[in-house]
Amino acid sequence: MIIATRESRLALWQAEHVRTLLQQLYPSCQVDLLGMTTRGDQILDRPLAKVGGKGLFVKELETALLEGVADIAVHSMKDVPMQMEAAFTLVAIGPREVSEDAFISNKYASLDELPPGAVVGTSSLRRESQLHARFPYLAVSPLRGNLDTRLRKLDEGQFDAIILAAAGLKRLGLGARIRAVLTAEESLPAPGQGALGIEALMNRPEIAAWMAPLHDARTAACVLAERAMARALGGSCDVPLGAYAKMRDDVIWLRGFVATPDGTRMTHAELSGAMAHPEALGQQLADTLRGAGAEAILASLDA
Ligand SMILES: NCc1[nH]cc(CCC(=O)O)c1CC(=O)O
Repeated sequence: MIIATRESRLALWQAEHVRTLLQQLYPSCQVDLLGMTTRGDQILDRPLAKVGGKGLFVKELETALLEGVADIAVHSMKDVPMQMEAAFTLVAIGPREVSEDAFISNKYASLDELPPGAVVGTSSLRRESQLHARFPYLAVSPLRGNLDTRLRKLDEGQFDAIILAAAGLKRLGLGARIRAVLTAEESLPAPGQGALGIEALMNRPEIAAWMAPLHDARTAACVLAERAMARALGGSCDVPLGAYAKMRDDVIWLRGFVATPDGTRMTHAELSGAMAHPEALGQQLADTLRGAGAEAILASLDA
């Protein structure tokens, strides 16, 4: 069994994690990692939304699957395009421990403490729009690169604070850098944030069977609902949107928003629905958002 992975420290941690789980499940099976660089890792001087979006982080890994040099690819679900090509499928979505964004700063303990004109680093339109909406007096400045690069740029003094996913920091043992975990009200996460996904070829059903023990049905229902909402709104990372679902009993509670990058227009909505039909719920929330103002926001983004 060969696992294709990107070579960032976080991607390698995640692939190693899956390897460890597989080795525990199937002790007689040899599991190896195949590290690869993607275009998303190489192009670091522009926001992702400007260079082709999330697909940039998965394409090379998918090619490895097609060519048979790897059997599965491990991804952060957040990096997987909403619309996957027909040859590929997600065979497992793992449990997510933390889905929230985190506030990181060497000078301030929370977003509320930042003074007017303070510079917050992020290249995510989702984070940018939410920051502008709540804190119109802050400046938002682009920040790309892997987690270590982003933290280094903060430490060099290029920013007063940065926003990162709490999950990535915790996985790399960098949880101590988190000054505050942002609630869903403060920063609604990206679809799939905090969850790992395992991708394989559709025409290798045996892989799905082997990966079944790594699948967490409750997390998967949440992530599928979040992704269905974003897909129905045509969003990947070129649209400022967030989607976050939680399970209570066997009911999915799904929240979403769509905004303009400057945060001056923002539409929020929330719905609940059966765990058995996550994608219908995501679609329904997208329709609700469109009716409540997102349609006009999306039209203004296209212009
Ligand atoms: N956008 C890149 C990316 N993809 C996944 C994570 C973090 C881990 C996760 O969400 O599972 C990050 C870093 C970040 O947004 O701070």
